[in-house]
Amino acid sequence: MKIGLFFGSFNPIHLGHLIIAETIYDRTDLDEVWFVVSPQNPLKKRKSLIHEFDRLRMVELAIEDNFHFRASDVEFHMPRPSYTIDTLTYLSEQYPKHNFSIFLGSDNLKQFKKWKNYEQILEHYQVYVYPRPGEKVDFSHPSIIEVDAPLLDISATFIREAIQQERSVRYLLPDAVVDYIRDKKLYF
Ligand SMILES: Nc1ncnc2c1ncn2[C@@H]1O[C@H](COP(=O)(O)OP(=O)(O)OP(=O)(O)O)[C@@H](O)[C@H]1O
Ligand SMILES: O=C(O)c1ccc[n+]([C@@H]2O[C@H](COP(=O)([O-])O)[C@@H](O)[C@H]2O)c1
Repeated sequence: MKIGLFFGSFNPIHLGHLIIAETIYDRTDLDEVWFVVSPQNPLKKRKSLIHEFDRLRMVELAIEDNFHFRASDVEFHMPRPSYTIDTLTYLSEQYPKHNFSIFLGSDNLKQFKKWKNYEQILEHYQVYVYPRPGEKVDFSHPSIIEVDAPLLDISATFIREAIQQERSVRYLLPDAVVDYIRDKKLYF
């Protein structure tokens, strides 16, 4: 099986993430996309980072009608912060018959050389890069594939700020996620 791993804080998951995952899935021969919820990005320290169980639950709600998407809590059981190479190594050992690749937004590619053992990631895994407004890709490598797709000017930061200011976030997130955030009073 060919699995595309979409690592993220998903604080919260938004329609941008879903469009990226569906677009890459559609244009490749991947069998599944796994959304890997990272408890702690090594390069981001945020007060507004809500509990990983809530972020995972929102991912589950967002993808429940898509049979080729799965949510993964694998990093919940691993040391913090969440280093992608460690998770890739663990998953490759756990699932020796699967072939894993990863998805990145171009903002993350910009700082990719700061990632732990990034050369090892490029040596062993294909990296699909989705363009992001204002984040030009100037990193070329045989393992990096740039996806030619519409720019999506939507971010979790914008959504968190909108919620805090009591502005509508309808249509930026799946309805079930909007309801979950409202019911649990998240990001207020
Ligand atoms: N609109 C977007 N276009 C392209 N890539 C995106 C977009 N939104 C998120 N991504 C990518 O999805 C992955 C997970 O992103 P993340 O959960 O941090 O969302 P975010 O919107 O960037 O959050 P925040 O605003 O809190 O930094 C990262 O690789 C990120 O680059
Ligand atoms: O492995 C690293 O050194 C590393 C450095 C920065 C980010 N990452 C991972 O990249 C993913 C995207 O992070 P984020 O916060 O932009 O959603 C998330 O899974 C992080 O753990 C990983």
